[in-house]
Amino acid sequence: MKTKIALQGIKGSNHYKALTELFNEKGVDALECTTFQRLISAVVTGESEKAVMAIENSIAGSILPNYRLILDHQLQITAEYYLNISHNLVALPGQDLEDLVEVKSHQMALHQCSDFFSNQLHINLIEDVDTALPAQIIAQQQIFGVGALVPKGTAELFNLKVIAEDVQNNSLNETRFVVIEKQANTNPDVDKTTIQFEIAHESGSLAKVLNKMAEHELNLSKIQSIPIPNDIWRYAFIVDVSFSNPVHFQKAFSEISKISINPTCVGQYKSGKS
Ligand SMILES: O=C(O)C(=O)C[C@]1(C(=O)O)C=C[C@@H](O)C=C1
Repeated sequence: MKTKIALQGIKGSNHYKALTELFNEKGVDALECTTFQRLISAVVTGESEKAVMAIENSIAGSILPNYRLILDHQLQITAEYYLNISHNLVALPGQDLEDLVEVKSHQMALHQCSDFFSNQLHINLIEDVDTALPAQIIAQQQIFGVGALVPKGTAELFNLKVIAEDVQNNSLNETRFVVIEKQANTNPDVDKTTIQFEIAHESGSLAKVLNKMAEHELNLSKIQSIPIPNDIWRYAFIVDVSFSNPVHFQKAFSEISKISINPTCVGQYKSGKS
């Protein structure tokens, strides 16, 4: 039986690429969702067993609403995957850059290509649900004057022309995807974890938590603050740490739990390769 996995976007999107590189495509029944909220609901209701969701990009930064969705629904990160992202500007054949008046793509993709478009003031940038859907619609409805920003290979999928290749601000462009599930990863072969905690509004309280991590040899790779919606101007912290021995993490987490508020383990997993 195939595993049902939710993704944001359709075949030809970066999410689809990440999904097929993480899992064997033949064993997967992909549930294409138009929003991240829909993807999370699919996991919460059991409609899909897992979801693949972008969480941050090396140029455009963290997708904070996605952290909030994971936390609010008490879901777990069970894997991570770094995907190299390149964006090609595509449109119906027979057109060049000067023929385009609009380019449609995912908000994060448009951010990643801001330098290129700052020199193309005749083009209006329009946010869409993902990178592939506007390309599919342009092809199906034969829409001239409108382009899409898509991953490599997607132009061929929809018989579109590549007008400009690799238009992202930096050639080193990666998106970190996470796999989301209801249950925590029970595989003992883990070396990374994501935790969330709040702290008292007192001098040194964050430093005390970070010191505990250092004492137990945890290697911090990311710290992200995120607003607490019903507590105005207060923040929770989301921290990614890697470790060589899970016991180090367990000891650190138990000590951090005593000096922080609402400490939660948001997932344990094997660190992905960037
Ligand atoms: O639209 C896509 O292709 C997606 O998979 C979405 C998404 C994102 O959510 O960040 C994924 C990777 C890229 O960073 C740009 C867009």
